[in-house]
Amino acid sequence: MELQQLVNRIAAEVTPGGEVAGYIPALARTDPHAFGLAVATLDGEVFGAGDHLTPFSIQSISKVFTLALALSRDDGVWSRVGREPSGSPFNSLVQLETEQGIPRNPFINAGALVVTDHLGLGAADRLLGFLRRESGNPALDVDPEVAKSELGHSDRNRALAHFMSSYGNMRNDVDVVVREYVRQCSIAMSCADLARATLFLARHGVRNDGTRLLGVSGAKRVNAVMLTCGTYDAAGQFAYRVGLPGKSGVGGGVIAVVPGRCAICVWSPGLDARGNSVAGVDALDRFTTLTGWSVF
Ligand SMILES: NC(=O)CC[C@H](N)C(=O)O
Repeated sequence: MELQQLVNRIAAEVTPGGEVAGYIPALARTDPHAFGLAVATLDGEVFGAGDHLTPFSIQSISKVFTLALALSRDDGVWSRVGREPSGSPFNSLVQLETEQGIPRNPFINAGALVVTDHLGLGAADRLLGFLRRESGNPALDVDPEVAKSELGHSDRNRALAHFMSSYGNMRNDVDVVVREYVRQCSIAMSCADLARATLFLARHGVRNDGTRLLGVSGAKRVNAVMLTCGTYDAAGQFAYRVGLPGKSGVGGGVIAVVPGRCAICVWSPGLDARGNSVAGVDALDRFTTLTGWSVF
């Protein structure tokens, strides 16, 4: 089946469901019935269906790109954050106390705050520059309404950052790190933008302009951590159903990587209890079942 027919079929078959994230007020106003799907192939061609050109809040999908940017400089971040699944909610504090302020992995909030701190001042601008180049969309930006709303409801993230600071695992001022982190999460992108921006992970580290962001091992590692930790305490279920490295965000987006073939982004704002898009995971399950494209 042609990819265009395939994405059309999946978009026609899935039913958006679940609850829109309510803890960030600006996100709570998103249409729960929206659905978009885009597949970008290695040559940069994009096959899209539904609301694949509608920008949405990337939220925790940003964590993949900040990790890749940190690893493109050096491996030092791994002394400050682990790479084991947490089995806990994405914003949980509990493991930090028994694990000396070292978060389990870079894709839960605590871990992503450490990665942002590691990137240092200007982390969000660096991320924006990278995403504009890779997506080919120079107009990409932070959604100021989401950023303001999220910053006004960031007690939990501040608590995580202060707690890690008490263990010596924050270099910059906590308020500055939380502000940078919130800006990263508040970037608005469409499925088409995100699928193109994720292609470097399908191309074993090579950016859309042919230069390398990561070595082959670096790209393998980011993909591996996505598979084991990208959907928080549902990572096992996601691997079981989809069989691909994937990363979700509470804006309802999910990206997935088929190494050597394509990058996929699906968006539907209705979430399950673990904060993953219900129709998004369903669409990816159908995609790998219909194509047979998985890492297994
Ligand atoms: N899972 C997510 O997408 C969470 C990101 C959100 N910005 C938060 O910090 O809570």
